[in-house]
Amino acid sequence: MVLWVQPDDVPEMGRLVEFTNALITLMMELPQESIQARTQQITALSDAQLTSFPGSTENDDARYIRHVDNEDGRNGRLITCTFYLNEDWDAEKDGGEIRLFEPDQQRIKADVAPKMNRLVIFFSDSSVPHEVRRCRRERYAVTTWYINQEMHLAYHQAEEVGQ
Ligand SMILES: O=C(O)CCC(=O)C(=O)O
Ligand SMILES: [Fe+2]
Repeated sequence: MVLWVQPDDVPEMGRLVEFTNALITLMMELPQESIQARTQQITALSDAQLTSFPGSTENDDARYIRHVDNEDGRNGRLITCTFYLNEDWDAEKDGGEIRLFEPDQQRIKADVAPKMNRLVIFFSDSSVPHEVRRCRRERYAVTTWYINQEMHLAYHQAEEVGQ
């Protein structure tokens, strides 16, 4: 289940947005070109996406297959921030890790359990394919994207006229 909210409508989200903004500001000061190339394009923060996955051993809704958030580089998403809300998550028992792949889409870079208060930040482009492994317990997350607003709007307008 996915629910979009404007951070301003949910007062509790203010802290999270402040915190992620502070981290992104720090990232902007890092010397790595790969980071600067993305952060320099940021002009806005997206609405927040609240996502829940059901816990199930067979239902396909209980996982999210490997994908890239900004597959062809056109939708304006630059950096993905996912914050987890699952108390006492035990990945061995509950599954549900976010699995980050190398750009080759095959080699595994990291598996991260969706534990309460954990924030995972990664590039939205094809350098970070990822998936959500099967959840055996209901799993909640809040995801926001730092975006280039112009690209984001142009993309959605093009989508509306069927391009
Ligand atoms: O919930 C997660 O760990 C990641 C979700 C995700 O990949 C997405 O919404 O694009
Ligand atoms: Fe994703």
